[in-house]
Amino acid sequence: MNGAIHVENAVKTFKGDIKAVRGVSFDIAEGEFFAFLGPNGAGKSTTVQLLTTLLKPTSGKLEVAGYDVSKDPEKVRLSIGVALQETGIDPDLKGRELLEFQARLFGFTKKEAKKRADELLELVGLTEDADRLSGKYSGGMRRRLDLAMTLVHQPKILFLDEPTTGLDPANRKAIWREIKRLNKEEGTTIFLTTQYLEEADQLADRISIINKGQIVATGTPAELKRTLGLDAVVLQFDEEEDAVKAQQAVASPDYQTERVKNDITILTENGTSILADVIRKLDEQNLHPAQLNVKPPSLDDVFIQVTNEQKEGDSIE
Ligand SMILES: Nc1ncnc2c1ncn2[C@@H]1O[C@H](COP(=O)(O)OP(=O)(O)OP(=O)(O)O)[C@@H](O)[C@H]1O
Repeated sequence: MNGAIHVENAVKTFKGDIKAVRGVSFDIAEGEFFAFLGPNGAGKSTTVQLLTTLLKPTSGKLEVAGYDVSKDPEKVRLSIGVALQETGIDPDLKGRELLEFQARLFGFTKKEAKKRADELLELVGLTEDADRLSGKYSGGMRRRLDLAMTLVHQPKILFLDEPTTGLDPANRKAIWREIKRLNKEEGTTIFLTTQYLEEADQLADRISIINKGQIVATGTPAELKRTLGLDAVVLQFDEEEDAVKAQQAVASPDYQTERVKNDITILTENGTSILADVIRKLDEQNLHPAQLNVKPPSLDDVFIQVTNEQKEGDSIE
């Protein structure tokens, strides 16, 4: 058993010819932290469900931990931990009971199950609340319990489908710390889907962006920002009239300028390299911005660019 994932031309078509996943291919190495980003309805959850054997692919080859999801679904299930968007926690059981029950399902003896439950409660910071009914837990506590449940059998690969949606910043950071630790210290391969770009930026070794069932960009967060994002040079004027004149003064075929009221934004590959020229042009017209900033691209810019502009079938690798 290994902790890698191999996907080749995966297709999932639902009844009514709904093409949720349209020929997706990617490889995830053992121990890698991989994030899958995409707007609503892009095909993230469907891909997770294919990889976790909850759905059957229409076509394509999907291997998880060295096992084919169609031929060896049982072996795949034993190799993975899955935390889906909806937690399936029974509200009438206590946190500790749920973990012990889960451990028994995986073949632990009563004594082993108790020990494992204690370890996991400690790990996710729920020791003090272990004997409360899980139905009375807060959203953040339920997510932590759900994460602990997925870890009972020490899976090599962890699938986390939007694990922090709806959590407050403190709880979100607590989950981040835990999954980061699992990845770094235990070498667990992580497949994370998220709508929070900051989450992917902070945690992932590599990101794929999916849009309309197809992967439109793949790379490390830094690579994506470097190759797809543009610097923004922002000039702010006290008077709108000056901003109008400034936009004409700095106009160039080399870059794009936009004006919103008193602010001009210049989008360019390398903001600092055009600064001297921009200031000289403004000086010649006796125009002086109140503020001038160069902003490097963010993952948000990349995301918006590839999900809005990427034509179907194009792929940036
Ligand atoms: N069981 C199903 N039957 C029919 N269509 C489905 C089914 N599940 C998903 N779809 C459709 O497949 C497409 C992809 O959905 P999916 O849930 O994979 O997107 P997602 O990227 O996870 O979105 P979100 O961020 O909103 O969770 C959508 O058009 C969705 O309506």
